[in-house]
Amino acid sequence: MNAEIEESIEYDEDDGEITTTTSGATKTTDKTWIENIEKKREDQQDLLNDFYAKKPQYFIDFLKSNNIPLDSYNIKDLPRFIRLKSLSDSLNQSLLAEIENQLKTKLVKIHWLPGFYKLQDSSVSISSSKAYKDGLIYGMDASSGAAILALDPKPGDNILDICCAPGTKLCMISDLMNGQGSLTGVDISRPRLGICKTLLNKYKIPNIRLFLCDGTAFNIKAPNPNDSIPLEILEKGKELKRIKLDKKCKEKKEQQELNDEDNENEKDKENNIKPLETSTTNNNNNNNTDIIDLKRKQQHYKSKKPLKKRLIDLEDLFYCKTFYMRHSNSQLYDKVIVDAECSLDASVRHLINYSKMGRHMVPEEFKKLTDLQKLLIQNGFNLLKEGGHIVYSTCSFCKEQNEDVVQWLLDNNPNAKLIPSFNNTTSIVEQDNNMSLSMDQLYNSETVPFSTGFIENTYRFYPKNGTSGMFISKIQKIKL
Ligand SMILES: C[S@@+](CC[C@H](N)C(=O)[O-])C[C@H]1O[C@@H](n2cnc3c(N)ncnc32)[C@H](O)[C@@H]1O
Repeated sequence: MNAEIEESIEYDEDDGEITTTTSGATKTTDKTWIENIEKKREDQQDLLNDFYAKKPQYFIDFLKSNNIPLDSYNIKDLPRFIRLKSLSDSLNQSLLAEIENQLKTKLVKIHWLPGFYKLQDSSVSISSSKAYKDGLIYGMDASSGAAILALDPKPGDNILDICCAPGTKLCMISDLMNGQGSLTGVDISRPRLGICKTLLNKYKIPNIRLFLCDGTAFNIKAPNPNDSIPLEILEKGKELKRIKLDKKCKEKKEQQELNDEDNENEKDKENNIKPLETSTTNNNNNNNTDIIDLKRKQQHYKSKKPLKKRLIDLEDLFYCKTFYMRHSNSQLYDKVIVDAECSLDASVRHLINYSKMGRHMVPEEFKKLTDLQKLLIQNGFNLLKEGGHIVYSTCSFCKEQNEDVVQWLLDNNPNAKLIPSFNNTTSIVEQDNNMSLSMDQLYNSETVPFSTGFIENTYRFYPKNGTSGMFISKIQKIKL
């Protein structure tokens, strides 16, 4: 696979998914890849059928070696969902009917996830509808929505999203914060962050900062309530340059001021006025001198040009590995989400693409992902306030990338406590010895349709539960 293809990136506006090739992809030609990403949505269903009909041995091996129930991916069609930007409960029925009309399909309300609807006909286009163009709806999988349900954003929170691009989760978080509080997004990929910025502009997401930065080393504190937040992609290197520039400007300005001062002193000498320093250091209580001092001070301040208001406090952007140590609890984030880079094996769409590319389910190279995931979750936890919580999620069903990463965090941080992500404590999917609930029953239920993970309080959304695949966990930072 050549470098150009490794860089290639495809954003599916309809369901908010970005597909990229990664170094893990093997033995495929440029043509195969391009054909893959250009596949029409209807074709995906055929690919799905084909995939199940063939049941590749590596897929079965993957399920077995990861203790994943063999029926986990059993679905008849690839469900697609939209989220309405304004909350569904207050949504007027005629607008809903209008959106159905534009999408040319019925919308099935997801009762356990406010604002979400499943497209009855999953082959229709979302992005050609007026509602989409007007920014009233966006494509987002219900399992991604479940991760935000676990995060539980509230107005006024300072929230950090490490691994934020392309940013559909940011959109939902922001909606739930109702424009109050702040959002900070971090991602290491420039093209993905570019898409993220476009998306955030389109949906007019307020109070958000985006950082192009390695999430394992990000250490910038939460913004103050008075900070003005530009929707710019801030880059560690560039900001450092800006800081240096800023320092240079400051030095130049100070030098200029010193020169001005010298010139003024010269003028003062000419006018027989004592320089400021002399008058303040001597103990002469002469009233005249005081008045002259006052005049000098007034002149001095008048001559100062007002400083151009900076968009953001550059001091805040200074990069240093131990920066977070210097943050007080109030400067840390109320809630953090780490939607980590992973092998994507939980997503049927990705599996289909992998399969067509001749790529194995979890190549050896993906093992190094777990190291990255541990660093990401640890850094997210470091930046979390005491009493706050972090949501760790992936689109993988590999235990090493999920429960093992969470357990590693718990083992290394005595102040980390795994807590329930959702109100329902038992899985309706697994109740009654896997009683076969229909998809309609799952969507209609108020109960979140998870399967239990391999350790208590971890959650798996298998495709058979009616969503795309996802692992979700929620960890609180407790006071020791
Ligand atoms: C699963 S995607 C995130 C999806 C995103 N949360 C959303 O809802 O749109 C994982 C992201 O992690 C980013 N990533 C990978 N390594 C990273 C790192 N070291 N630091 C920050 N982001 C990283 C990738 O560029 C990718 O955008």
